[in-house]
Amino acid sequence: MIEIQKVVLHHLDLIMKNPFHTSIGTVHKRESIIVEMIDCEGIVGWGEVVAFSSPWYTEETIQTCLHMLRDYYIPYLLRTSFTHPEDIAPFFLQFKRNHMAKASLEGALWDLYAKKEQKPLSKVLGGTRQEIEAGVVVGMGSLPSMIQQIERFMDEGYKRYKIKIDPSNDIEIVEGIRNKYPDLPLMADANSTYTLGSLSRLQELDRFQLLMIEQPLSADDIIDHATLQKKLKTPICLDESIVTIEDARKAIQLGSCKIINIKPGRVGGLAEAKKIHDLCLKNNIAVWCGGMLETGVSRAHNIALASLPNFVIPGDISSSSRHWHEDIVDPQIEVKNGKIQVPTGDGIGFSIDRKALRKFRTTTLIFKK
Ligand SMILES: O=C(O)CCC(=O)C1=CC=C[C@@H](O)[C@@H]1C(=O)O
Ligand SMILES: [Mg+2]
Repeated sequence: MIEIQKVVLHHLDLIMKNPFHTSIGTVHKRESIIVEMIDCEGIVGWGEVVAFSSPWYTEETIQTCLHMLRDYYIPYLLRTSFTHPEDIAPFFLQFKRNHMAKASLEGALWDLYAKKEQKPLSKVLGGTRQEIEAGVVVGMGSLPSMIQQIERFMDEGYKRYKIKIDPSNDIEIVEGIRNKYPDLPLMADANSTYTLGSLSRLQELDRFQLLMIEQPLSADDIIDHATLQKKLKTPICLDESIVTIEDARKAIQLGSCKIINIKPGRVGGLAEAKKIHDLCLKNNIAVWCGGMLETGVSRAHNIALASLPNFVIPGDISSSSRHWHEDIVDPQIEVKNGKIQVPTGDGIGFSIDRKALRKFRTTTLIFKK
């Protein structure tokens, strides 16, 4: 039985190694909330709020998550006992969305549970891989600067390269990269910057053999993506459109995509992420694990999740050094020959570097039974 004694929220301010430009926002400083969950036996589970400081990716922010954690979720957690992390799902159902706040607590509960079971998180999730292939996101910029980044990442052996595109910055960039590296495993994330009106432009991208185009149309759309997929050779991958397993079911039924990017934060936690993985496996829809410019705590959860059998495409699970001069996990997450070893230690399999946690921390909130 898991009885939570104490929850500590560590509010961090991290400086990105390079500002992360996307078509819908630029992240220079990365706020984060690290959830430290301690049970009555002193076992500690770790989770992370992956929401950004402003609502440019989804409707959640660090502040909305703080509100939900402090005013709704943690008080319940401290007066309830759990036999399994999935026991928290019925409680969460009474609150609409706020998935990243839910996922931060549910993730810490999974880590704590796995530690109590003395098993790696990957194993308790049903993982089958001892190592996962790593993909990387190339920062937006001039073609020469993007080529330079790609060549640096090729030296690290990354297995998949993701660029950001929008209607003002797509064909030239993709063509330039393709001319230099015709066989590079390349994909593009549009972050909803196209409409069905951009059909001919999107069809022009078909000639570049992209692995996929991620979220071309609006974040709450499934129907227009189905219309678009019928007219594109390039597989559509959905990210922001898939918030629940019901969204995934509808997208599969309508043929809105051929690939799904699963992010535990976006879908409300690891249990929902696993359900979406299983549904996609049954329907021959490949999945990969997306990133949220997070610290190694959330990356560690993603590594465990990506060890499940249908994560057949390298995800945005790059090394700690991709975004950070110093990460808060020990050891740092390392990509070697394009792969990451799935930890065999209990839980997330990484320790927390408490010195680094203190260094980046701005405030600490403590909640006790
Ligand atoms: O975490 C990483 O290394 C990549 C993250 C990443 O590409 C994204 C995070 C959040 C919003 C977007 O910009 C993009 C995505 O949509 O996948
Ligand atoms: Mg995306």
